[in-house]
Amino acid sequence: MIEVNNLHKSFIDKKNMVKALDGLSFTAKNGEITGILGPNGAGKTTCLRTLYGLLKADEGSVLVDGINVLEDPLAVRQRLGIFPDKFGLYERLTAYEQVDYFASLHGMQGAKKKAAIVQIFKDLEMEELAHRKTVGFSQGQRMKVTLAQALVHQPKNFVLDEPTRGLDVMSTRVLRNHLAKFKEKGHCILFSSHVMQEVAALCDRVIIVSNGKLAAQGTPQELCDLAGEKLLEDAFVKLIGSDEGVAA
Ligand SMILES: Nc1ncnc2c1ncn2[C@@H]1O[C@H](COP(=O)(O)OP(=O)(O)OP(=O)(O)O)[C@@H](O)[C@H]1O
Repeated sequence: MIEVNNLHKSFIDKKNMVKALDGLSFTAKNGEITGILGPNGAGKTTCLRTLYGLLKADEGSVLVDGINVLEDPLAVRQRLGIFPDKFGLYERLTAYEQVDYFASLHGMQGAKKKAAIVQIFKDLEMEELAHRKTVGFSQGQRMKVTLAQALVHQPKNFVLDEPTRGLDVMSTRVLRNHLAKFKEKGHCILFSSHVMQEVAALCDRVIIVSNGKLAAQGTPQELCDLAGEKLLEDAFVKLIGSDEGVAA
């Protein structure tokens, strides 16, 4: 479970202050897929980076399975699988070596580590990629390696920043299927997107963020009811107050 409490974060950009997060609070529960939806610049990535411990909030806290990210960042990382907004691969390594490296960073070793790597390659149906260097991999193959490195340590929580960006239909389906399986196991999934259809298709709960604040939250049906709209897309636009920066 991931709990975000009253997060504030500002940046100084060319002497101007940009308020990226302005008191954002929400909870992403176990056994559910929670989507953070918001227009460009709403604060989604800043929120996720604060959650991984990459950024320090000016105010507020993030708890992962009850552990405060500032108090015990290593314990939080053990519990988090991270699929970042920009993923780079070490192209001189094979896919196996890349995943092995991340497993080692999480403190895995020996036979246990090897078994976990073999299992994740099997789960993601990517065994044939294992011993190829990742240079020249397609976007979908790169996505699979990134998923494998995020999940090899079997975290209970999985956080993804705009995961389907740049993926074709097949790769998007692979990713969605994997998220559904992860959810069935009772894990917590939190992902950000500004693609409404993706959020509508995947999420049990939706957190709508606008200007660094919570604009609304609920199931897709609850959000429609709240906005008095039949279509989720119309509800989103109404709740955000604009359709700027939101993709259909
Ligand atoms: N390192 C930084 N320095 C200055 N401003 C920043 C920095 N990171 C984020 N911001 C600003 O904070 C605000 C929120 O940005 P953020 O990337 O969190 O939004 P987002 O919802 O993820 O947007 P997008 O959908 O476009 O990725 C924006 O105004 C952005 O320009």
